[in-house]
Amino acid sequence: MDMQVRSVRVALVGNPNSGKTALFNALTGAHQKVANYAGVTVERKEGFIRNAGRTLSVLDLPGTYSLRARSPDEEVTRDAILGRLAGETPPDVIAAVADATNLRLVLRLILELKAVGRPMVLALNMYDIAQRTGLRIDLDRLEAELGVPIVTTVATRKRGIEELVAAVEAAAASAAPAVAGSWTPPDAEALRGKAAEAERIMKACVRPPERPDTLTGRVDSFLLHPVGGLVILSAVMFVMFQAVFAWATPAADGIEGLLTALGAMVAGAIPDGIWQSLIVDGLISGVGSVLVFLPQILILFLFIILLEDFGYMARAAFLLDRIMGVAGLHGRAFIPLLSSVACAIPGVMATRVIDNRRDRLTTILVAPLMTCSARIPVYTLIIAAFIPNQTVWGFANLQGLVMFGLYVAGVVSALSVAFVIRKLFWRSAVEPFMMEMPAYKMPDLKSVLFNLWLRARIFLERAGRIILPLMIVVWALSTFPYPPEGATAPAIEYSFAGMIGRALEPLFAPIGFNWQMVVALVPGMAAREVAVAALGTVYAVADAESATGVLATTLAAHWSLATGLAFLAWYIFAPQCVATLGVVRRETNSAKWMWVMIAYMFGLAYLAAFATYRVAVALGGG
Ligand SMILES: Nc1nc2c(ncn2[C@@H]2O[C@H](COP(=O)(O)OP(=O)(O)OP(=O)(O)O)[C@@H](O)[C@H]2O)c(=O)[nH]1
Ligand SMILES: [Mg+2]
Repeated sequence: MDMQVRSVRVALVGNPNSGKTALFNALTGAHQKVANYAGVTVERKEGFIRNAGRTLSVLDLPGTYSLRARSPDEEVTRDAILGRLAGETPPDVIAAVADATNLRLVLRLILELKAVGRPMVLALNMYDIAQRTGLRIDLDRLEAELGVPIVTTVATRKRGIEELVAAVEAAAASAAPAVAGSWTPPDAEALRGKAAEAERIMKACVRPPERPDTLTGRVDSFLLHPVGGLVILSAVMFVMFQAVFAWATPAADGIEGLLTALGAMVAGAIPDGIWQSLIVDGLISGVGSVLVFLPQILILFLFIILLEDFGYMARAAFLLDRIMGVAGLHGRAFIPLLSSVACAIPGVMATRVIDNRRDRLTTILVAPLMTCSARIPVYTLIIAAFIPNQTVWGFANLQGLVMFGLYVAGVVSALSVAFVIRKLFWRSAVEPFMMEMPAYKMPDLKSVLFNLWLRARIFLERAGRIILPLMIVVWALSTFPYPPEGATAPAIEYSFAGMIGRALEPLFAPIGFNWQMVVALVPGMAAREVAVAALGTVYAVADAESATGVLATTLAAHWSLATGLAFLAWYIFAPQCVATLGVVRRETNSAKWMWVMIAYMFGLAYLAAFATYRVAVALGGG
């Protein structure tokens, strides 16, 4: 038997926003999410490094200020360090990660970590910023005071990575095998002692820059101004949604043209019949009607990624804290709600940073009301069909304005539902906002582009994995059975889809939905944008003309304005995403809250669509 070399396990531990995940990515080549605010990582993630024939396992962990964990994400970190997670031993080496420009709080954490008794190394990260600002750290003295080897790193530039690996290997070699120690959480007394010790080390080893960097402070005096700050925030949002429409249109038109040409080509190449119908009506019309929204999604994410990296999002959280507090939301609910703008799944996961169980549950229940990116195809389609592309007030594009309004509607409904939950079910004091403001950082072009590419990949993968197979099903249901001899109505009305649509139609007639929409809503439970694809397929099967046309034009011809607006209202609320429901169930450990969410969201969706439809009809939009 050859010698089995046990792989070394190292855990990255440090304050939030100190660059642990950036280091993890640099070490392992992974692409975990990195952003310039606290609370990005909420799960443990493992990656591997091959180094001289050995494997090093690296754990990325949520940031924490103390091992006396309070919120679920901090518990993950504590349990990982202590080896309490099921089937895991403690890490062989703890790599403490410190933001070199912000050492005060991390020194106390390092003293706490030392008490755990594992071998340690310290990565002084963001060393580039420390040097640029003229911060002076006496590395030898710090090493001696802490009794821990120090490596300086710049995670985003991959500097100091090899040195860090070498230091970890050396620490592991000198260590006894991991045993679960008898760690007890430090009491307040012990923590005060450690804080005083940290303060002493800080004074002894760190000299602040002679000319401190005042840029962040100066910029903040504008961006965090109680009135001016909110004006700037609104302006940023306004520009963002204008851009989503203005910049995306040429690209979206291009994709649209390509797909139309492709459809015509395939229709010419394959003889009329079932295969032509499957490919042209089912796949190109169905999946294609979602693909055209890729440019919109990428532009929105470009804004979000830039704002996150720059460090603006934590400021937005600060500005909106008062409003969120009035709604009864915890200050730390901002980041989960912000994450939900991409997708409610990471949003629900991000609630782990909230320590109070009820505050966390409230945030989970309202997170899916935020406008996720899967709603973009639905919203954009209906806007393109029913809202004229015109300029209002001399400078604003009306379509962009309506999109902005839909996002605001998502935020307002999330705040309102949170308010009602707090008022009706659990009253308690609202926790004040507590998040360190990150220093502003210039976004790195390469990582911005890479993150954008990741977004595009997620979108395309969903189209391939979820939408494509579902469209084959929708196409089959809309095609079979064939109409009987001598039938007069369009063939699709005799199909299974026609039957399902007709059966459910009475339920949806009061809110102005026709049977084609009902047919689209059923597979649309899987994910919101599936409904758009399903509409594409259903209308393409029903009518050869629209198979090669633009879906928005088809809808404008078949639906009334009132119906279009009711559909938008429905989508602000409807919980049409099984994956989100699954995550809610997992994160709340109960099916109960998932059902509560399904019931209240469908209820609101129906009410909102009903009211919208009736008002629009009364105003002449029927
Ligand atoms: N200039 C500079 N920026 C860095 C460095 N390391 C990380 N960053 C940036 O710092 C921010 C935070 O990095 P993350 O890796 O997300 O921090 P984290 O410690 O994982 O944060 P949490 O998951 O919230 O605990 C990001 O904007 C990174 O791009 C560095 O060495 N130099
Ligand atoms: Mg992280």
